[in-house]
Amino acid sequence: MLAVVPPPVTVRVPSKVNLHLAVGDRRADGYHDLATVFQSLSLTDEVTVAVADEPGVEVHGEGAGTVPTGASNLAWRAVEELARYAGRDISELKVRVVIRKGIPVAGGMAGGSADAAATLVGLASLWRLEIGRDELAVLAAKIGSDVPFVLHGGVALGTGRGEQLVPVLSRHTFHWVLAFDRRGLSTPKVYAELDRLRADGEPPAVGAVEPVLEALASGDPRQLALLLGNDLQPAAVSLRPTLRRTLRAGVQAGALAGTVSGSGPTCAFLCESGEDALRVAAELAGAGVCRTVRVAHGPVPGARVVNDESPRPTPPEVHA
Ligand SMILES: C[C@@](CO)(OP(=O)(O)O)[C@H](O)COP(=O)(O)OP(=O)(O)OC[C@H]1O[C@@H](n2ccc(N)nc2=O)[C@H](O)[C@@H]1O
Ligand SMILES: Nc1ncnc2c1ncn2[C@@H]1O[C@H](COP(=O)(O)OP(=O)(O)O)[C@@H](O)[C@H]1O
Repeated sequence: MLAVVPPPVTVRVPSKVNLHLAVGDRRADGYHDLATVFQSLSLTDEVTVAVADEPGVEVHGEGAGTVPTGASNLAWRAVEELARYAGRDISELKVRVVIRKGIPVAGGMAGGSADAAATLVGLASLWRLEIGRDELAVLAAKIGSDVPFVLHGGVALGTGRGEQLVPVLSRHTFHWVLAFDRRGLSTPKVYAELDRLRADGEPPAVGAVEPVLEALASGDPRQLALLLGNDLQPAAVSLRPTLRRTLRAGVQAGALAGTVSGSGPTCAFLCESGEDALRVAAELAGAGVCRTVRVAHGPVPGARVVNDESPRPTPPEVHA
């Protein structure tokens, strides 16, 4: 008798920007305690998981050539975590993961984490596992600090390594322009650079998180713009000094404010409206300070199955 092969499952997953990122001292385990406010963005990756005789990972799209396709791909780490949970033999996994990247690689927007979160959701559906979002979040945290947030989506306050989440009330759709840099930045190197800057002096640090939460509840982008802050920004700028010019150019182009996204080097510019974001994107693209400019909005939902094959919302892209 022929076994019935389940159809492939496709999952869309958001990127993130840290609206507020307060970094504590380096802990004994090498991580830093964080207090961060994440917002998910409409710049997405899509991941399809399928039963296949040839297991592995395929990567297409934005920066695909620089992404590992072997066991170190975060999506494959997710396959292995879920297989362990389900009691499946890791050496016998007949799963193919196809990633279509829209999120820049090593860009500070949680692209690899997004693919891991999408793989957890897709494979749980493909294998018809009885597993809730809370259990998926536990597996997500084992793969990386940012994975639980992109699984969850929306807006959340992250503490611990960034993996402990509390949802945050947010009343507005916020509009962003994203400036991709020509090369990525390594997250551990940026944290290490912050440690070095702190050993040598006192790099600027963000204020309290409460006003950011109030601005999100009010839904006023002007109020939020005044409060964007990232302790990793001085470290990212120290490693990539051209980011100073990019940050200036976004504000000169009409954004309310700009910030380095997470560990960078992507710069995220908050705009008053969707129309403003398109104007700022066009002007920033002409300034020649970055590789590519995109517009995006947030918050959006976390990783979710999109098997209906509804057309993918492709954000306008402007090449610099
Ligand atoms: C900086 C942030 C801000 O949201 O995002 P990205 O810019 O990478 O997207 C995150 O903290 C990145 O999270 P993620 O990329 O999942 O990092 P992980 O894989 O867990 O850790 C990679 C390395 O980053 C450093 N790390 C990460 C998280 C943390 N709270 N403290 C750290 O010091 C450690 O050196 C760790 O070995
Ligand atoms: N699926 C994946 N997509 C992107 N990068 C991945 C993936 N799996 C592993 N990586 C590795 O993780 C590193 C960080 O990637 P990424 O998550 O995109 O950046 P960031 O941590 O800045 O948000 C990359 O340099 C890449 O080598």
